[in-house]
Amino acid sequence: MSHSAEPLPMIARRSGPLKGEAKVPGDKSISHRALILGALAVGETHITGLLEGQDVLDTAKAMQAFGARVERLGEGEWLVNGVGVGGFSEPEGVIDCGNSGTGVRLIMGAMATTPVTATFTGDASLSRRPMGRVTDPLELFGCEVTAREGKRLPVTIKGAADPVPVRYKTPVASAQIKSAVLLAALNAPGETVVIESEPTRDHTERMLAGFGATISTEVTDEGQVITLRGRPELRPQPVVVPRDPSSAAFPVAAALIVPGSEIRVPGVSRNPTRDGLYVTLLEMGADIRFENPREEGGEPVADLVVRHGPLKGVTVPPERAASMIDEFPILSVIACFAEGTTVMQGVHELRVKESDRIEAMAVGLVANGAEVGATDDTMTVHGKGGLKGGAICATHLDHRIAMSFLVAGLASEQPISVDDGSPIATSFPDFLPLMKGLGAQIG
Ligand SMILES: O=C(O)C1=C[C@@H](OP(=O)(O)O)[C@@H](O)[C@H](O)C1
Ligand SMILES: C=C(OP(=O)(O)O)C(=O)O
Repeated sequence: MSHSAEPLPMIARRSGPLKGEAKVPGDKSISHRALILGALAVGETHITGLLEGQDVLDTAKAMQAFGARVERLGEGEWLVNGVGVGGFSEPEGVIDCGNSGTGVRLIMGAMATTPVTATFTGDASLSRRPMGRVTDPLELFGCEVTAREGKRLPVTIKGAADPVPVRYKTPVASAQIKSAVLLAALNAPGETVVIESEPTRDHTERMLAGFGATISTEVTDEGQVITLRGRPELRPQPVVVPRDPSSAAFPVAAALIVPGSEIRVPGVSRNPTRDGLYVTLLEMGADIRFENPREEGGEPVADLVVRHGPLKGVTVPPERAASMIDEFPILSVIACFAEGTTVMQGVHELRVKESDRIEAMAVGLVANGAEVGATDDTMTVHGKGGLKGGAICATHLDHRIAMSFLVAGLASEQPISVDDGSPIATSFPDFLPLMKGLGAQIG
């Protein structure tokens, strides 16, 4: 649903030690994929631990519009009755993906090789984001695309009646581009190949293999070469969604910067393609233990035990960017509470997320007394072991910007406010009660 509610201002104040268990929600990337692959499988896919954030609910609604039966059985427990590869029917209305880049881009891929026509819209933030990165490779399969100027939403796609397979090298490191191409390839004959020079999150490949598709990944001089054989019959699999490492980052950061804190975050995905923040935090000297490592639903998970302690600035190399792309806003906050300079390299993609995240964080942190530098592709924070606070920050319809500044306010001298915390519901609907449960002064 597009965002139309009134802005919801929120404030966070310096808090005492945070203690307890933080059960963060299910992984957003895996939740979208479970609904989409469930809709493309023949029969019933049972999902547990699904994130019930607005982004994912919008994808569930879209799958219904394309003809799948999607049913909520209980908290995080969903059943999808799929129509099979190539079985999507033409939706009656416009597909509104709200705030979700993943939702809109993956669904465009999933329908582009089926002979139906669909129009996609989103909220003001999503309507600013580039769609050509996905519609360009989808056109190679034979679909027809019309878009607003600059290849923005609304976008209408007339799916290819006679699709052809594709060989495509992604121009930027993006799991959304890779996944859109792979989902389109499902209903193209023969083999489609996607090449990515930097590896990105691999949930689509893992889940496709789990649903019975023939898919392989080879590491070559060109990068990762992913090959998918088209027209499989996807077989429903139970999907157990692990807790989201990108959402876990917020209580983890809060525990690292609020003196005296010690929290436990159970069952968090430790997929290596998502682990960059945790690698970086260990380099900064963070006290994080990974307990009970195990496999759940085909993904490695562990329980995180996090304690407050001194942190030092580090340089995050560009080749790590993709594995922590959504965590740079909260890392820039943690970096303010470290001693020394943190340099984040290769982060240009942050400029085309729900907001320009380099600009949004730099402006808000400087207003709260931090020393921050930015170029097109880097962000630098000169950490002073603390933050003054006292300012109101603009969130620009961006959940991660809202949560980052609120976490900063828990450890700064003066409170920090955000102009609108409502976007938090897209990925972490229980953020406020969860943080309050740990002892955070937030509301
Ligand atoms: O594939 C996914 O689920 C996602 C991929 C990333 O986007 P890009 O593919 O644009 O890097 C990430 O920022 C987004 O939150 C989720
Ligand atoms: C970038 C994000 O999501 P999306 O691209 O799906 O809107 C995010 O969740 O940080």
